[in-house]
Amino acid sequence: MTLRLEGVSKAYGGTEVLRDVSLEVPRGTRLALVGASGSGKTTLLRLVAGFVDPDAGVISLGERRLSGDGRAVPTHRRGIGYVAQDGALFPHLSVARNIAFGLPRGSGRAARVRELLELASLHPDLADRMPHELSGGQQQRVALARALAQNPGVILLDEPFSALDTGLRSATRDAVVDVLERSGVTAVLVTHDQHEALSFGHQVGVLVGGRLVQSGDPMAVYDAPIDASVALFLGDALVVPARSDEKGVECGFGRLDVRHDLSGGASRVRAMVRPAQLRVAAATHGAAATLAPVANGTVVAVRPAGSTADLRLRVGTGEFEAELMYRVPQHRAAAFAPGTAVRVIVEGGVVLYAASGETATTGSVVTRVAAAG
Ligand SMILES: Nc1ncnc2c1ncn2[C@@H]1O[C@H](COP(=O)(O)OP(=O)(O)OP(=O)(O)O)[C@@H](O)[C@H]1O
Repeated sequence: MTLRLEGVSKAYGGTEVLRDVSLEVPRGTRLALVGASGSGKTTLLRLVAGFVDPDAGVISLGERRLSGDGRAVPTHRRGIGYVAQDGALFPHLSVARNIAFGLPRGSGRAARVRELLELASLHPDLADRMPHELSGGQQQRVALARALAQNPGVILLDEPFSALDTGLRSATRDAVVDVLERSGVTAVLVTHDQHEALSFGHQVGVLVGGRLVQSGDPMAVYDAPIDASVALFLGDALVVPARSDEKGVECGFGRLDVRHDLSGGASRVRAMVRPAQLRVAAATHGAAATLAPVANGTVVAVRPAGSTADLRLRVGTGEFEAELMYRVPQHRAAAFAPGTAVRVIVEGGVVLYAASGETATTGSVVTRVAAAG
């Protein structure tokens, strides 16, 4: 079913935790809500689940109003499935009984449990295991199967992968997305992991200080974040000082194309570049001659890190001087000793922001960069 929030606000003890949040998750689609710790993500899920009531605004599921205008449908009548961070399985019940919990007694119960095990890609032999006999990833899939058992109108997933280690985490995430896709249920995931948020579904929403500052198609939001802080939140980015005029934009990388101009027409701007847009070669390398147009730079430092090495590069001069990190495979690092002259190009144009009113960069500082190859 379609989940809708209109103008939802919530405060605790006078402190506003969510402010005027409106969003829509169309039936059968998935929304990932991402935000820093304390931005209000869990509170939003708790409002939808009915664990707490909003101070203002309306929450509805399909045609039903769940809260707003003094109404509050109790949690157990909302038709909502909730998967918590640790799965919250009943430790004293087997997998089958966890999944069947809440299903009406009767002949169809066992068949439904088998169906849900299959849906969650869990082997039927796991049905009689106890939760502590499962891996973390399996536990999360049981929790999902349990949440799906009653055909909820929407599934809420509150950082369900955060307790899993890296390998299991991505495998479980893929399995869960697959289950959600096949069951066709509307879903909302809360996460602070950018990769998870961008790969989960049809929409990503970014919460900053209780406000939904941007939402939409994940690639569109990644491509044109509304400001530098959202850009940095969704992935590695270089944000460098730049000047914009009718001829284009100039920064430490030289004159560049503009992909999205979100500067409001300012002349002093900042240009945002994703590391994957960069190509770097030592100036003496044959390939450097094919890089055009180029910016000249210098290797300032090299930091080996296992199979890769992080190069600290300086490009541009004066007001446009910028430092950036660029990651190369370890076996290529020898060509980039400190002091080496390099050529850098930026492919695909930049996103422009006004220089004032934002905090992500000052002068030549460039943050959180990790480029591949
Ligand atoms: N029951 C409560 N009483 C008082 N303050 C609360 C309560 N629940 C949450 N808060 C506050 O509301 C703010 C948002 O909390 P919330 O848990 O929604 O954030 P979050 O984005 O989910 O954070 P995290 O990623 O750390 O889980 C925090 O400042 C938190 O301290």
